[in-house]
Amino acid sequence: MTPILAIDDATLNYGSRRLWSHLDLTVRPGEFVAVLGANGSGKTSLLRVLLGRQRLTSGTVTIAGRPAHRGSKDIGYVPQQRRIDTLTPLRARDLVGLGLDGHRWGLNLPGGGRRRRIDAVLGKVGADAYADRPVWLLSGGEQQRVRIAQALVAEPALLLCDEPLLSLDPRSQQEVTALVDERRRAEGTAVLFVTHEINPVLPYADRVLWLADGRFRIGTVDEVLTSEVLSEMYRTQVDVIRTGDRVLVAGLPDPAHFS
Ligand SMILES: Nc1ncnc2c1ncn2[C@@H]1O[C@H](COP(=O)(O)OP(=O)(O)OP(=O)(O)O)[C@@H](O)[C@H]1O
Repeated sequence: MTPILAIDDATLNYGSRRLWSHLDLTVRPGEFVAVLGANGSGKTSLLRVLLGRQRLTSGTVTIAGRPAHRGSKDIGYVPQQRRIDTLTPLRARDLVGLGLDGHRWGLNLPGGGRRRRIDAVLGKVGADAYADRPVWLLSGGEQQRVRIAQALVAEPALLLCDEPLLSLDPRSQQEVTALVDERRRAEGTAVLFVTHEINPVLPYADRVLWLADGRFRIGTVDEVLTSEVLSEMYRTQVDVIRTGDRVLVAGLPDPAHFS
């Protein structure tokens, strides 16, 4: 199967600081890749590279066979964001519409197609009940569903989610992750899912990319989430403890940010 994303021997430096180097990653349609790592390890920067907003120091990235570039129609993006608290007049359906026509209002697909597309995607993410409500009135979990709908409305082949579980309660985290999983299974959308919440993604992640101190590991959950692998990456003793279907990582230099 042709990969939707191919990262080949990629290195990213900011000045003299190396975020990661010689990164190779190929993602197939429908694959769910969790991107984990401490604060500042370069997860968002990786997404920025894929979005064409950050140049690699060396190496290449192709998306659907073409070099990464700004405004790619192949990518849906859920940026890292907290609650929408301002008194924005936007309704949920308006926010989703921005995923079709950006900030240019009023693009009409023929025959009311625009509205149908928006309604369909709102239905798919289970947000139809609050489609006409102002977004700032929605709960964190509801807002996140709407943001995902916005990222999916143009039917991208690759979905990039940056911390979509941030400040959600455990139940909403579970629901949002399941929603993304449903999409990739139904439509073959490939997913890169940046998160500090390990447990909600465990049931879904086909592979994990773990970034740490300029190093990285890619593999299945069982291959990467081991005491040996993480201890080696962080150059300190890290313990991975499995209890039932949950995993606990102890001893990380940045423990507050993983659960
Ligand atoms: N344009 C830039 N120029 C220089 N340094 C940058 C730039 N963008 C990010 N950085 C730095 O690079 C490091 C990695 O940032 P990045 O946002 O990619 O990390 P992250 O893994 O997503 O972190 P977090 O989990 O906190 O969101 C940080 O220390 C950040 O300050």
